[in-house]
Amino acid sequence: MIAEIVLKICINVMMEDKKDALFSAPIERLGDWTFDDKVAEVFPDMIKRSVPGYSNIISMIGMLAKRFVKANSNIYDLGCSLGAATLTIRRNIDQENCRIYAIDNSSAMVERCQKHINAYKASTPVDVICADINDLTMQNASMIVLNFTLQFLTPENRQLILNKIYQALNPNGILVLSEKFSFEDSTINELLFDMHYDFKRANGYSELEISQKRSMLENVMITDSIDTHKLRLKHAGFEHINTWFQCFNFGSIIAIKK
Ligand SMILES: C[S@@+](CC[C@H](N)C(=O)[O-])C[C@H]1O[C@@H](n2cnc3c(N)ncnc32)[C@H](O)[C@@H]1O
Ligand SMILES: O=C(O)C(=O)C[C@]1(C(=O)O)C=C[C@@H](O)C=C1
Repeated sequence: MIAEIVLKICINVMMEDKKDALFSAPIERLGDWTFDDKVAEVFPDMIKRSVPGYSNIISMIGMLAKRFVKANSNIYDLGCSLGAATLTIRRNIDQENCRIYAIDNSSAMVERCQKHINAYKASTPVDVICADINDLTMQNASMIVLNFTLQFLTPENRQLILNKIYQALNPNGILVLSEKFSFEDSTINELLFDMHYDFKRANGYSELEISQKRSMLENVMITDSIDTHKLRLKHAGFEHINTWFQCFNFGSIIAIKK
């Protein structure tokens, strides 16, 4: 119990939230969004203030790990950023002979992620790898996490990686797929996107910050509907698929292999 509290304090200190003010002043030429050093530096604050339910999803990935991770298997955290999902998985599992692979193609993220992982001792080894998840070979997996990562892949690569994930999972293995969603019903779409902007305003972001970030993300983050995600997962082979969390236009789907 005491060890757990100390661990939580350490994690908060390590993941100390430097305030995101990256887009608070006008930027003359807004380029496309990248996960560069500046973004990596403020990422814990940015993602918590930008994604409704992010902290809940991270905690609950830990709960899912406790239930689904099996001894002698691999866990993959695809697009791991600073390793929040990896850390919660590692804290929640005690099965023998498991290995977590935390993969991201941003060197700024991977360098920081490795430091966070090194900061705590735990029995499950973690390999932090700087790589494109499209090029990855995965195998013998009991759990795979795509926590707000698939939306940054090209639409063509989305089906390909889900196919690979299904093949890499063992029977009763789980994929956790969290995404920003779009909605076919335009009234609902507008409402939930507006509610998300209200959420950002309530978390201290200005109209300028919201609009500059939105235009930077426009070409690189393409959202799909929940139905499109479910269809892709079905196409990949998943037998059990359901949304388990949603807040406005953000949410998470679980897909389980029979
Ligand atoms: C929104 S962040 C993910 C947040 C993280 N999963 C978490 O739970 O805190 C998206 C991440 O995906 C990474 N990414 C995007 N495309 C990628 C690719 N093709 N291969 C590897 N990583 C990728 C980005 O560098 C970024 O760190
Ligand atoms: O749509 C937004 O405003 C977002 O900030 C979304 C989002 C995401 O879902 O990944 C985009 C980039 C940042 O990594 C954090 C959050």
